[in-house]
Amino acid sequence: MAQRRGPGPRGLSRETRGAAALMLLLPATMVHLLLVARSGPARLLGPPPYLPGLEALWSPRALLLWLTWLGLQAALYLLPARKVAEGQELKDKSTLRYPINGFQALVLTALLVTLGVLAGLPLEELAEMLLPLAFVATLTAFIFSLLLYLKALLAPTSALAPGGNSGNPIYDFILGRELNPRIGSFDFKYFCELRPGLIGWVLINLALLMKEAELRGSPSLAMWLVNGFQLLYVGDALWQEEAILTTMDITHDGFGFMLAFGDLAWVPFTYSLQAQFLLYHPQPLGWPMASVICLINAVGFYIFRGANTQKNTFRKNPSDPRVADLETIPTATGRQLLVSGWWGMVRHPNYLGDLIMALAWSLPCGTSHLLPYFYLLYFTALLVHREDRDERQCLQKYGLAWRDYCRRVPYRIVPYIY
Ligand SMILES: NC(=O)C1=CN([C@@H]2O[C@H](COP(=O)(O)OP(=O)(O)OC[C@H]3O[C@@H](n4cnc5c(N)ncnc54)[C@H](OP(=O)(O)O)[C@@H]3O)[C@@H](O)[C@H]2O)C=CC1
Ligand SMILES: CC(C)CCC[C@@H](C)[C@H]1CC=C2C3=C(CC[C@@]21C)[C@@]1(C)CC[C@H](O)C(C)(C)[C@@H]1CC3
Repeated sequence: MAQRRGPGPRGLSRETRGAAALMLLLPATMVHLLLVARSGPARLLGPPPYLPGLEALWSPRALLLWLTWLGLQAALYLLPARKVAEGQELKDKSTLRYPINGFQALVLTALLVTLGVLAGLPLEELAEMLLPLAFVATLTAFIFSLLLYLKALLAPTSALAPGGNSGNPIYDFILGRELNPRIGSFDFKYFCELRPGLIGWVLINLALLMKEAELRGSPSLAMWLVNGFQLLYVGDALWQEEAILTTMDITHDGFGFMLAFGDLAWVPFTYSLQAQFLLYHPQPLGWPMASVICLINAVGFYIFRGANTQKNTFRKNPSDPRVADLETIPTATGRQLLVSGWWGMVRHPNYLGDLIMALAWSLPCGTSHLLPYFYLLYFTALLVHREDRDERQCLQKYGLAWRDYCRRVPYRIVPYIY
């Protein structure tokens, strides 16, 4: 997501035009990927096999299903939580409280889906409904962000995201004005970031696995691996739910179209691309290669989880025995920066682990097509942009101490390469 800037002296700034173009380009890319994944040649860079008319995109059944799904996840969010966590301190020195019951929502959803399937619910039919479902999810994200924009017009300045009041309505609509839009204790950004999209992603994967079993008698090893790896990723995100409270999305970014579309449509319908590809393009995969891929995923997960846990533990309590021995750099803000352990290897070790996992999710799809590697390519671009944005913020926050950190840990994501 781009850095916020105000309008230029003559109408829309370059950034605004870029952001507005993204608003059209991203849903178009998602539809392209959905169409191409089920086409014979599956060419990422080729034209789509056909241009879908409104009758292929719009389905009242898909709308009903999608609204039921959102309603179910909202109801699970409102259930009593095992813990209520406090977020970071806000501009007005207050803190917000967040229910920690995401993993519980995943387990309850799994239970409900299992009961449904045992009672005859044709879950595999979802595989045929991805296009209209993605369309209604995009429509919902658009309407929802419009409502959020209007709501934010009434919010006090202290409730706005840094830069959420650029004065340019298009920019603010896309990147979001309010930092933590809520009704009562229901936090929309926190809810959307972890529930309907992430859990929806594993549900779509499961539906594709069941559809493959229906078509070919049993799911392929490649499909099992993709399902298993991505379930681990989502399960981990929900198990470690509290850690999201210190990510940029929650502490810094407004909740506008970009994040609403990303959370509700982009994640479930494009992150499931490998499973979609495998359904229509079965790939042979033997156990030796599968074991190597599992090892790559395990290494990625180990780095990703190790780095994220080390930073979260340190930020919560620097004298925690698990991190107390690590070398640090003091900063003028009173906070310290880790300069040994994972954060002494590269400046964004968690991104490195995430990227290694992204590779492991594509490898089961073989090397005959570029399409299943879309996630890896997109994700590399996203993380390089994110890392650049984060480093600018850290330089502003920590000044000389950040420069010292960059000198002592010269590589950003990949040791000795980048
Ligand atoms: N699957 C997906 O689509 C996506 C996944 N992700 C993943 O989400 C996770 C969170 O990412 P993100 O929010 O971008 O950023 P990080 O979790 O990496 O947080 C960055 C912040 O960490 C703190 N920090 C940086 N360096 C140090 C250090 N040396 N010592 C201590 N603290 C430090 C700084 O904040 P401060 O000092 O204020 O604490 C900095 O702003 C990552 O694992 C990423 O891979 C992200 C985007 C998309
Ligand atoms: C539509 C745009 C091109 C991009 C939108 C970006 C969003 C899809 C991502 C921004 C940050 C995200 C995070 C996760 C999912 C993707 C989005 C929403 C995350 C929840 C995935 C699981 C991880 O364990 C995490 C660390 C909790 C992630 C947090 C950031």
